[in-house]
Amino acid sequence: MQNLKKSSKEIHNETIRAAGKWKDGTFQEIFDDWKWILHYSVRYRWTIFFYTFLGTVSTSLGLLSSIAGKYLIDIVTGYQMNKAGMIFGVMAGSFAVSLILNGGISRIMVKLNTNISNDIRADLFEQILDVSWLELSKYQNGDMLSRFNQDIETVGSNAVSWLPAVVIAFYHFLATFLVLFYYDKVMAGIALGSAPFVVLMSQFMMKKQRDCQKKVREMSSRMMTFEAETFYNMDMIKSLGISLHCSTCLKKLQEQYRKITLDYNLFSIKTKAVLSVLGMAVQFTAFGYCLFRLWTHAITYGTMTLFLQQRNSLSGAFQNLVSIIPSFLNSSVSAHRLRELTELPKEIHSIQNQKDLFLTKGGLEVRLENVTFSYTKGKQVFRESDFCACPGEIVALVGTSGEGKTTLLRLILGLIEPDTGKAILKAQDGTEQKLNADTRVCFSYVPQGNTLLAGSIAENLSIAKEGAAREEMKTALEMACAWEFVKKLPEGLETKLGERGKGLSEGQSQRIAIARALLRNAPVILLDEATSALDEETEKKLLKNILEKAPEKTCIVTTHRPGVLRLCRRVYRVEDGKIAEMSDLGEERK
Ligand SMILES: Nc1ncnc2c1ncn2[C@@H]1O[C@H](COP(=O)(O)OP(=O)(O)OP(=O)(O)O)[C@@H](O)[C@H]1O
Repeated sequence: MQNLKKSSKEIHNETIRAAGKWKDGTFQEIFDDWKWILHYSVRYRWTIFFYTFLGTVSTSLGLLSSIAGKYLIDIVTGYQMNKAGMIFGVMAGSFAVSLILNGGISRIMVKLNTNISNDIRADLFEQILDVSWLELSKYQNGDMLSRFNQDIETVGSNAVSWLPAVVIAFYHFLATFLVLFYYDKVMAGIALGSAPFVVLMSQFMMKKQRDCQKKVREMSSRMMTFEAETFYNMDMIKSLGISLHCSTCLKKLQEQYRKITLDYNLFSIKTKAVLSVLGMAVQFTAFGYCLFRLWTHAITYGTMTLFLQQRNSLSGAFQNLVSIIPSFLNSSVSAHRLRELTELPKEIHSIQNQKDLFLTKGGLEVRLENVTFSYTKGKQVFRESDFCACPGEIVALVGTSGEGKTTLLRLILGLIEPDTGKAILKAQDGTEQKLNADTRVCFSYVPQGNTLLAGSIAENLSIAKEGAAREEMKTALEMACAWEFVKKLPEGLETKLGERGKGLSEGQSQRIAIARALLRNAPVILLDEATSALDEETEKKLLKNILEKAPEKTCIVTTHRPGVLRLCRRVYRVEDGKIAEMSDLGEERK
């Protein structure tokens, strides 16, 4: 009675523990992750089905070959001599067919892997481009790259292989078991001996493995972020003489990565050792049983060979089934990291066709009314502020560093949304449109920093206008005061640039970037410190060009240069959370 009570209590505790696993969300997470993976696999269901079919045929041929082997041994040891030719034919035939099948299986696998990885990559790329700017800015580039490469590869390969692997391993397991069962039921029972232990072990391994794999992935992201940042900032690293410090940092990260990987490896070794001991025990029992049956003349040498071979095969099939679990969990961890990106909030789009706004005659007015904005709760960058820039005007934004000039441009571009207030584009016919992702077609924006890409000057320009004629490029370069130096380059527009305009000076790169924006020919131009590396004369000439050659454009510039302010119709100072129009510009324009 006492025992009975104890065991029912144990059962109760077990149930609570199992429920806890569901409650802590691990299984639900794995389920959702795999649901996401499978919606990609489903696209190739017929190919996967065919692949699985070929796999089962190949497994059957292996079995057939083993059975033929039994008969061959029986023939050699003096039994059934009359079947020698047929048995040899079966063995040679199954070998040849297996060879061809395995080639086909490998080819289908590579095609499926590549297709699914490409599908995921393309989908994710498109979705990321539409994610809200603020949400995306929370992720490091290295982390993104790690997810985009390693995680997609992991998911891509397992999305195809997992289901066929389970079906083939299960089929292999069942077919082998049935062959053994046909010849000797006791032998089949012995061969299956280790199964319950293996199932128990795999349950225990599941959570631990998932946790380990999560840590490995996070660490890999951190390393990639560090490496990407180092390569990106090579000039700064060299000039500060901190190469040694960077190498030490990398070694520290590598050490952490090594520790996590080795911990996981130790755990795997321990679990594998337990499984091997179990396998060995079953192996010896099966061997003893076979010898006993042979000694009592209950079986032939051929049947004994078949038994031992099939026992190995059965345990192999079972191990295969169990070893699918780590890759299954690994994919779920990767899928989870990718799903996180797909679930990020998207940009806001408006239903109206923004192209109409782009084409309206007479230019566009940018207007912010009573706008309040904060990146983080309780830290307002702007409160109840107004701003206006009209066609034909150059409007300047001034203010000390960190007050919010770039943030104002982000609001105008619809990259971020005001918490309260109104941010609109207004056409000359009075049409108003709330600023959002779609109104961005109306802007030519030149951000801070070097934004040129690797490729020729012409390629850089044509990003803004596909198929732009050489003459259009020349006009844009002239307006940006860049044609003078571009025409002197030996290869002119075809001059190849490195990443971030490597090969040009900072000021030259800025002018190419401005020409690119002008080529887009949008109604509103936004220049964020885009002329900071130019001398004052060139800067003024450039702005005058815009005023003269594009009189309907609205131009908003952030600058610290008093000289430029003389060309501006209006100047706004961003200070203490307010955007205030300056009435007395005497001081600023000095
Ligand atoms: N992505 C962001 N998340 C949170 N806070 C931000 C973010 N970007 C900027 N900020 C904060 O918003 C404030 C305004 O930054 P902003 O870049 O607009 O200043 P700025 O006037 O353009 O400065 P600078 O003249 O140096 O370019 C700063 O206090 C900054 O720390």
